[in-house]
Amino acid sequence: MSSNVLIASNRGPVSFTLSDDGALTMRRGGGGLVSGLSEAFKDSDMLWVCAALSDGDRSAARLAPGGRLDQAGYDTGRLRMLDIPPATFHRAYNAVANSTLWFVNHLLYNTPTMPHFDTRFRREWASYQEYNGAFALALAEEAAHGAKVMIQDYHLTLAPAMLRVERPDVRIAHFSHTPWAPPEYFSLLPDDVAAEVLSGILGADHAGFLTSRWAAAFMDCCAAILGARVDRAGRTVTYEGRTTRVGVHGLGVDGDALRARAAEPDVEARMTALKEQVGDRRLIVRIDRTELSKNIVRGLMAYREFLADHPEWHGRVVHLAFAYPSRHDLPEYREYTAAVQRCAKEIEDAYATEEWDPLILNVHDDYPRSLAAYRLADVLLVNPIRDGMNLVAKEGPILSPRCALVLSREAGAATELGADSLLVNPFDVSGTAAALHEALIMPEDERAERCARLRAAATALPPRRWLAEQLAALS
Ligand SMILES: O=P(O)(O)OC[C@H]1O[C@H](O[C@H]2O[C@H](CO)[C@@H](O)[C@H](O)[C@H]2O)[C@H](O)[C@@H](O)[C@@H]1O
Ligand SMILES: O=c1ccn([C@@H]2O[C@H](COP(=O)(O)OP(=O)(O)O)[C@@H](O)[C@H]2O)c(=O)[nH]1
Repeated sequence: MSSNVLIASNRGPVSFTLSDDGALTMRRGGGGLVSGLSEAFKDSDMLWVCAALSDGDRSAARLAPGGRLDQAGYDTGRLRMLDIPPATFHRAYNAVANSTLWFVNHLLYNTPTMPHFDTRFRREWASYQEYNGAFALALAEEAAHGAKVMIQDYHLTLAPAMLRVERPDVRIAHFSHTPWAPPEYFSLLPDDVAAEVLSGILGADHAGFLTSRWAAAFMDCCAAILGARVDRAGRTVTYEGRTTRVGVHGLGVDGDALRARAAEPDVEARMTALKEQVGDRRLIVRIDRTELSKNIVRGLMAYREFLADHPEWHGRVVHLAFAYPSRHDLPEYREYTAAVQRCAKEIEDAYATEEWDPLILNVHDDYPRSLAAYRLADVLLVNPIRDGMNLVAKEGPILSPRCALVLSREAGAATELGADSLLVNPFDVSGTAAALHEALIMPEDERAERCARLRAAATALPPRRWLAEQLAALS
């Protein structure tokens, strides 16, 4: 019982790979939750509790005393990695969190065939409960009397209510980094599961969301599914005699820290290499996990349509698309990666010449190369079907002095960045192609002015202040 502030999330700030000779290599974790929380966590005395996600992580966690990686000599900050049995972890993370709750909140189901909730799902759900229980137990062990515990995301919806039972003295916040589905879609879930997810989060004192749209949908679900008393204007939900406050905290980026990282030698080296590849051509950049909701295939289709409509740009533009690996244990994600590669090949086959490569697709994880790409971007394409926030949309204008942003109206980031972006309907391929053209021909002074305003909006609530706001809400 030692920590006054604790963070809990599935993915932690680092992950490990295990080589054949048994050596462990530590690297930074990927994705927006880690980008944001790592910045808030840096140099603090908070304790971060996360899950071991891979064999490498499990080896590192087992070798560290009590899973405390910092006590095993790793430069991670105070970090406890939970060694959850692999089969339990697999069912909780892949089957329930990523194939069910992620799909529901991103409206990803192809409903004539999916989802179906059967006895197999019930086993998976039991593992999700067990996994949440393991977190609740670890947090109960680690929290000082009256501590503040910040539980993150859809992997851990049950942990707030479980922790409250174990430790009624602690203050609990839950934060959703995803969108939230409207009640008519959320109620695809079996009734008891939907109710357990909602009442699990309501075990917290404060439930945070990235935008008011997602917060409103959550409150609508609480009213419709639980019959909870909801004060929408006052943002409270009262259920079984307890009131949870609902907050909106639009996570932004620490501009100085990102600029400093992007000025490091590994990024500079990749910039030199990229410049050689691209020459003086204009650059359209996109950077995503290879994630179904990021809508990469329609983005490539839009680029293809733009090339078909605008032969005057042939030889003068390159699309650099980063689609780094994500959730490859799921067949849908492997198939999606293959679909992205097929679409890219079609573009290459149709348009590439000896002198000109119209598209460079990167399917490997190379964070420094992504930072180099931001710095060189003329246009940043961010077109998700639906996204909690999308930090890529915020990082681009911070690192490029002149990039025009083509942004999906369904990304949470559109709330803050919409006024200075070219907003698109993510399903409208032709509309996106037209926006790419508009972004390329935007006059220099206009793109610089818009980019400056985008930068200000992107840095309005940097991670430390985002976390401080929620800690204050618990006081
Ligand atoms: O941990 P993974 O399964 O590899 O997925 C990476 C993260 O994806 C999601 O990120 C979300 O959080 C961002 C920061 O708030 C937000 O900008 C973005 O819109 C979201 O998609 C997920 O919610 C995280 O838990 C994952 O770690
Ligand atoms: O190879 C890479 C390229 C980018 N990013 C970072 O991953 C985050 C993506 O966050 P976003 O909110 O856009 O989406 P998410 O992947 O979390 O859904 C951003 O901070 C990117 O800089 C990364 O971790 N690895």
